[in-house]
Amino acid sequence: MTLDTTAVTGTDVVLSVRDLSVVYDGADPVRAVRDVSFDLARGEVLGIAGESGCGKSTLAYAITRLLKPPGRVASGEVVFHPADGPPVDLSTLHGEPLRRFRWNRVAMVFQGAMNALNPVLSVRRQLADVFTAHRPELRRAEREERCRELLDLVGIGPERLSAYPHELSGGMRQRVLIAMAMALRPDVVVMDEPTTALDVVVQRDILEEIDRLRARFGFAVVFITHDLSLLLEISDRLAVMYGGRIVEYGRAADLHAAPAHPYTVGLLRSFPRLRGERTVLHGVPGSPPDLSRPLTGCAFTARCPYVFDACHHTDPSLRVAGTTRAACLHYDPALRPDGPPEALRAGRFDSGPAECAVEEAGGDPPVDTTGRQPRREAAEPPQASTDPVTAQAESAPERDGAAPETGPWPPTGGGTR
Ligand SMILES: Nc1ncnc2c1ncn2[C@@H]1O[C@H](COP(=O)(O)OP(=O)(O)OP(=O)(O)O)[C@@H](O)[C@H]1O
Repeated sequence: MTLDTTAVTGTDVVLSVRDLSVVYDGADPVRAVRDVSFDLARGEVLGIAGESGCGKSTLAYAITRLLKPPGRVASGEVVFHPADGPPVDLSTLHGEPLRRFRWNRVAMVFQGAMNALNPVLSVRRQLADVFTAHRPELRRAEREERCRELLDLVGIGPERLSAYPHELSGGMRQRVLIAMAMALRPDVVVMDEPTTALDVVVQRDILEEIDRLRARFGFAVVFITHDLSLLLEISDRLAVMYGGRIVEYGRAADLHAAPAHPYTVGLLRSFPRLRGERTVLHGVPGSPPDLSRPLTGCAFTARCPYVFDACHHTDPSLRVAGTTRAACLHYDPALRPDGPPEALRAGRFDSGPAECAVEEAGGDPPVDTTGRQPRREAAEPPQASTDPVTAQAESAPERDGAAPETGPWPPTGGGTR
């Protein structure tokens, strides 16, 4: 069990996740999420960062109850705290109550709008379906009015209501998905790589749109991406995942100014700075662990320049590490009475990595700095569903059970910033 150091104190919590573990069953079960705990405060943006295969999407599917076999929640709980009623343990919801919960309370925006939208239904029909499924009392004219309002919210003109997804740009499709997520005024919106496939200008517009909507409606956001620099900009707090666990957690500003975990240090120097001087970017040499193999000790051992004996046999829990919380034995006073090494404290990651790009603030996006690996496309086109929430989830990229891709890190492809 992890230390409960990710709890938000003195704040109004809307979602609490405790010791959540998810396994994909199979000949070699994959422990994709391991003992994850965090609180989401009402109205905040919690960023979840980490390279491909570290369990981000699995966590998103688990907290929205969209995980499908062979994935299953092996232990832990996710509790929703409505502003106006008793807490709801999500594992107790099934059937109609679960269907109602989704999108009324927690909505999802998945990556890859072309997969998530139904290609054979117009935008009008897909937006209206949300209301038909969840607000059946609305009359046809009221539904039409709500659909127009929704598109207007995300800056799309009403003439697009009759369009089909292939007639819209990638940015517009993603806006339609965001509009759908807003439809029932949820308390929480989980966004899994919502802007990854978009060019940098469209990405920025959409992030601004999300922020504007959040300020207006007050929902909390769990924003998942491999792109740490983007998260530093938009998040109130950040959780960095590695090997299925949260390895660092704290306020985004603290994590930026004084990262504690060696992986966060490595990750930070892999991304271009948003503003300021040109910087030389480095990768973190090595590959993430194979989560279908038993892990003894810290999952980052093989790539960590600060590894010491205990790391090979003790899997660290989150503990206070300066201004953040880090799952690193260097912050265990019993093992390291003098604290972490000076180089780690100074934010260095000295293991002779290769340079991979130089970036100038405000200049062109750099090449290959993101750690993103290509996502598997859904094998089948999405099917129409009576519940658009389920339809979107079902048409989200399939999880294929393949072992994580390995290779030098960051790998090539997908960088947008
Ligand atoms: N359906 C599945 N069956 C078996 N293993 C799976 C399945 N889906 C994902 N996994 C494994 O679970 C682990 C976590 O994957 P997940 O997709 O959650 O990571 P991620 O951080 O979101 O990566 P990405 O950014 O590439 O989506 C990986 O080892 C992956 O191979």
